[in-house]
Amino acid sequence: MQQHVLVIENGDNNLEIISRLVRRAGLTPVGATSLMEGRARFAQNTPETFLCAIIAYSLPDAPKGEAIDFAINAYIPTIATTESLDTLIRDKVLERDVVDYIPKENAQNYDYLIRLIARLEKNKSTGVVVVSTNRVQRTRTLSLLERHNFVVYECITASEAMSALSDHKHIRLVITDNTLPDMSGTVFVASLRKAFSKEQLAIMGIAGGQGMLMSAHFIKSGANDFLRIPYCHEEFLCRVMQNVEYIESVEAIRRAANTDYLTGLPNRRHFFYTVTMQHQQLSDEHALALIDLDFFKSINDTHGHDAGDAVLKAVAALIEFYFPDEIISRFGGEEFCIYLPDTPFSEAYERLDDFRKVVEAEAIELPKTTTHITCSIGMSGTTTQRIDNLISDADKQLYAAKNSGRNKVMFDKTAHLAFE
Ligand SMILES: Nc1nc2c(ncn2[C@@H]2O[C@H](COP(=O)(O)OP(=O)(O)OP(=O)(O)O)[C@@H](O)[C@H]2O)c(=O)[nH]1
Repeated sequence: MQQHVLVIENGDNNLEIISRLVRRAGLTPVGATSLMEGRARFAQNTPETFLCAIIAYSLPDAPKGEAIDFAINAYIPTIATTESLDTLIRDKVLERDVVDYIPKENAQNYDYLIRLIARLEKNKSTGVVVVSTNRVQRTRTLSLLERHNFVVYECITASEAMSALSDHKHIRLVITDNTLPDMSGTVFVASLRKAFSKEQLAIMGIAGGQGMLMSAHFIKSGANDFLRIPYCHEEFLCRVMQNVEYIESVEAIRRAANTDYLTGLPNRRHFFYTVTMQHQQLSDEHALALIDLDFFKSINDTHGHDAGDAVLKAVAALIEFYFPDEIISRFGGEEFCIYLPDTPFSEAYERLDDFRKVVEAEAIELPKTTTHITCSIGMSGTTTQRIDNLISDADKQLYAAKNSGRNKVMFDKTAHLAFE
């Protein structure tokens, strides 16, 4: 796990500020205030533990970016810092293969620095597709992305890009030129939008020439963003970061809206969405189970609410383990639901009864002790194709299981005689 950041800054004050930001990003700074000290600190650590380096352009013993060269030659992704936005120094910095450079001018620049270092770790699992027939342009774009640790896919045609997208689920951004051999960039964008919404996949159009309409054309075809070639290094990286962060924020919101906060299982809302989207036509051979923990209130009363939470998490983990291919959910409180598609009722019954025995046998670890719990299960199945009927039928059976002694699986015997 890479988690060190080599920080070589001009003076103790700057070093302290940058080190604090690095710690806020959850990483460990290895600090120095001169190139000589930086070399020594670097030599004391394993090179692979460095996620990146943040290096001042000008240091007392390295006035012209020599410390930046040192870090780049040691194969560490390097972010350069400068005292101010000076175009001459900027050009000197960008002649080198730096990840980015930050003028230490205002708080927003420091905020950008934190986002940038957090991204360097996340980018290792974020895919970006670059589609262009222009080799020089494509290579330049890929090199900038690689410096940011993105996993990059180089494509010349739209169809190559389509297959990269279907093979690699971690792709979050497509950067496409307008002139492609098999279709125009804007037609490609429009066809991508049939498969991926703007919230699932970001698309940036790029095009050269003087035509002012190309950006509008790309955006009307479904692109999230557009950049004119030749683009400036910094603008390109800021836009890439913004587009990828947008997709990730939507994913995070969607995950939070669909997940039960305590157990991490899908919630009731997501359960209905998944069942109805994936199984618009429910099959004849299917089953649904409502699982309710027995006398759960007494766990809370005896061991406290945290212990109750621990029991819910333990049972949720068992459900995930024993029903990895089924649609599972925490319905609320101490009630869980499992939908078993394409499963004969007798097989579903056996699996659920085995699960009931697993729960009964499980010693659940609490902070100061272990405890045991049982569950009651109501099942429904083949008699109906409607999810709301399946749930109300299972609920009646669950009620019956609770009223006839608990710790059992019940189903409507008149409806499932063959299996009885
Ligand atoms: N710790 C904890 N308790 C919860 C949570 N959600 C619901 N509960 C508690 O679960 C308990 C459910 O109690 P009851 O409905 O009486 O059910 P029970 O004690 O399991 O009894 P039976 O279902 O009849 O076997 C209530 O005390 C709720 O406060 C939660 O997220 N965490």
